[in-house]
Amino acid sequence: MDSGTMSLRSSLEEMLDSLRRRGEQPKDLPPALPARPNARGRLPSARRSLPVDFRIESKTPKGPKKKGGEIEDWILKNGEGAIFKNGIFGRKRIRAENLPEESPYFEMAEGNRFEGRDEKVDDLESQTASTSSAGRSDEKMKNAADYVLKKELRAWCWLPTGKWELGKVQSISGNNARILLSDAKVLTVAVENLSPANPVMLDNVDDLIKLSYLNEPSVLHNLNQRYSHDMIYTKAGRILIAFNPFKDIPLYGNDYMVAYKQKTSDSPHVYAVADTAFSEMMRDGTSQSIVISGESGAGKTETAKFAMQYLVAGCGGSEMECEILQTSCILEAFGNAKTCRNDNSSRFGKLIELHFNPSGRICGAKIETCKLSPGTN
Ligand SMILES: Nc1ncnc2c1ncn2[C@@H]1O[C@H](COP(=O)(O)OP(=O)(O)OP(=O)(O)O)[C@@H](O)[C@H]1O
Repeated sequence: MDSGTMSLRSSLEEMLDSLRRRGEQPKDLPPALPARPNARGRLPSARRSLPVDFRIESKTPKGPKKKGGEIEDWILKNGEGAIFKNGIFGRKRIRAENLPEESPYFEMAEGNRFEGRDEKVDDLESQTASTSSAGRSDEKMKNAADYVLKKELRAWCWLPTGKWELGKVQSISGNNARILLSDAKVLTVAVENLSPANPVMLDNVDDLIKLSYLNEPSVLHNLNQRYSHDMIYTKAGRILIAFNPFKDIPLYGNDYMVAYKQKTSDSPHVYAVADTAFSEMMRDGTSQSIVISGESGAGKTETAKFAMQYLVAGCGGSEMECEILQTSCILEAFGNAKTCRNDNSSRFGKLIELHFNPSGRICGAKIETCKLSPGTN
């Protein structure tokens, strides 16, 4: 999560933009998704610059008037000028050549795209010369500051203690932001140590792709919240994230299997993964794979057993199907050992094949084992 200044600045920029756009939508709609380079279809049509300075006294950028690339460099170095002319509610913005890769999109003014460097600089200079436009910018900057304060923008702060802490943005000045933490402390942190936080309405979402901001603290926060409520399964698109609860949780058994079979439950669950694999096998007539991975003690063996239970139960639970389930006891008796991470650690890898006939009944199984590579925990 070591991000450069520009990268985090860009994230905050997205946060501000998202909140700004949320303010324009009906209140019960979720906030707009941030720009994601790989999902062009979901990109907003325009992005807004980050207000790195909310000072509103000055009317024009201080410093020498320069030409061409020098001006752009000067503006990028001196946030004041850039903000003053290109604040989040301004019409035209500078295209920064060194914007981070995660934000390959440059700003489009309404009906006016900045295609060339000279055009941009000219535009900036003409704006600088205009006192009336400066007055408007003054007002816009004040609105921007008011907006951030009024909306109580939430952000994750990377603290020197090595922890992420959730806080509300009080103000942003230059490269620093004042953040109000939950314990009422106010911290001044560098903007590069901030990551945008998701709105409260996205707490506990069962699929990580529903999060507006998929940064590390947001993902960890969501998983932690779910885990603390015994919701050990979370989706990340088609991937299922499973946490080991280290206790019995009433999430398994016949009633749950029936619910997933009849599709009356769509909560993330290993049964749902097994059900999807079975349904797609029957629909397409092709083999399906479920890959279960994780560190030692993560719960892979148990998860594999739950998946097999589901598949076997769906076939009626004949004698052969029960025998397949019981193989794991024999394998564990010979191949498991107590380690510092897991009292019942499988000291071998497993490839389990279940064979189904065209009517969806289990007609055979094959289990291959392999040695763990040296040094495996
Ligand atoms: N879903 C679960 N519900 C309750 N307990 C669980 C669950 N998953 C795992 N556990 C507990 O955690 C222990 C370790 O899980 P498991 O043996 O499946 O881990 P593993 O990832 O296969 O580890 P290794 O790679 O060392 O074999 C289990 O013996 C069980 O006590």
